[in-house]
Amino acid sequence: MKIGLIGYGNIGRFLLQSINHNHLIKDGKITAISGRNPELGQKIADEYDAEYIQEVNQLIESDVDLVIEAATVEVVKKHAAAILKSGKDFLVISVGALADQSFYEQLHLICEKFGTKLLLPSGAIGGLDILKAAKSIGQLETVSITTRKPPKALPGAPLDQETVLFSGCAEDAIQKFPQNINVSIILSLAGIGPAKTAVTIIADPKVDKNNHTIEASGSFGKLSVKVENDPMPENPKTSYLAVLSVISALQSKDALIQMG
Ligand SMILES: NC(=O)C1=CN([C@@H]2O[C@H](COP(=O)(O)OP(=O)(O)OC[C@H]3O[C@@H](n4cnc5c(N)ncnc54)[C@H](OP(=O)(O)O)[C@@H]3O)[C@@H](O)[C@H]2O)C=CC1
Ligand SMILES: O=C([O-])CC(=O)C(=O)O
Repeated sequence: MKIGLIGYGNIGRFLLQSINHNHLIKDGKITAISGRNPELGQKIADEYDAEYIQEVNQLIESDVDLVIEAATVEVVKKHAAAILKSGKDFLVISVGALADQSFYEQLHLICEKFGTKLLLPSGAIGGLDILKAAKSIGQLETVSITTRKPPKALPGAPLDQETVLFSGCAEDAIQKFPQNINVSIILSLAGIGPAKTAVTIIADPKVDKNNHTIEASGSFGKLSVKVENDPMPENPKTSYLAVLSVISALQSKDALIQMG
């Protein structure tokens, strides 16, 4: 399987190391990388025996079978439709891009028409299997996520005191914190949607992990799950589990939510 990668920041580089140097994906190799810094892109491409392709449009025209996005919500919004129409599967880590229901449905239709898959790994959280089962024929009534991170992992957080930075729905949370609360959108997609999923974001100088607590209730009973994530060494905003969930999705070429 030839893989194209958009973004060679923290997650992108970890994937290059895991896939191209440590061979963690059977028969998989990142053969092309795309990003907006050509000098760095060429250096990283050389290091990992890949081709540097500056424009995503050219990556789409290349012979890769699967494209991984490890960049931003905006990159997904801009390129997802073209990637899926080109016959390539697309694995998205900035799942916040799918908060817009009409965009999500549009991609679903493209996947059906072109026989492609949109792979959405569970990212820095878990428990999505329970939500999916709970709503299959039963009633899933409430779903919430409380995210508690060190101030340095959240923009605009005071460094010295616990502060609630956001309280509202996932739809609004991802607009305000596009780099920090993608987890609320994968949770919404598995559960009751971004307008009904409640989100609280707390900056807490007393914690050194990225904590996510998910609670849900419905005809199945109640769910409570807390994950205390170690951050990635080079980007405290991002939990290590997020990149592990990408590796896991690639290993099974599957994901908890899969369209097409
Ligand atoms: N689903 C989940 O649970 C999680 C999702 N995430 C999301 O994953 C994404 C990647 O995270 P991470 O690797 O830690 O972030 P980094 O900031 O370390 O890396 C992001 C990379 O994307 C690049 N980039 C930005 N804009 C563009 C563009 N227009 N075209 C191409 N490349 C671009 C950046 O390059 P440049 O240097 O040029 O800016 C950078 O190399 C983020 O959106 C993050 O919010 C993170 C954690 C959990
Ligand atoms: O890595 C995390 O803990 C969560 C995160 O940044 C996101 O969902 O965008």
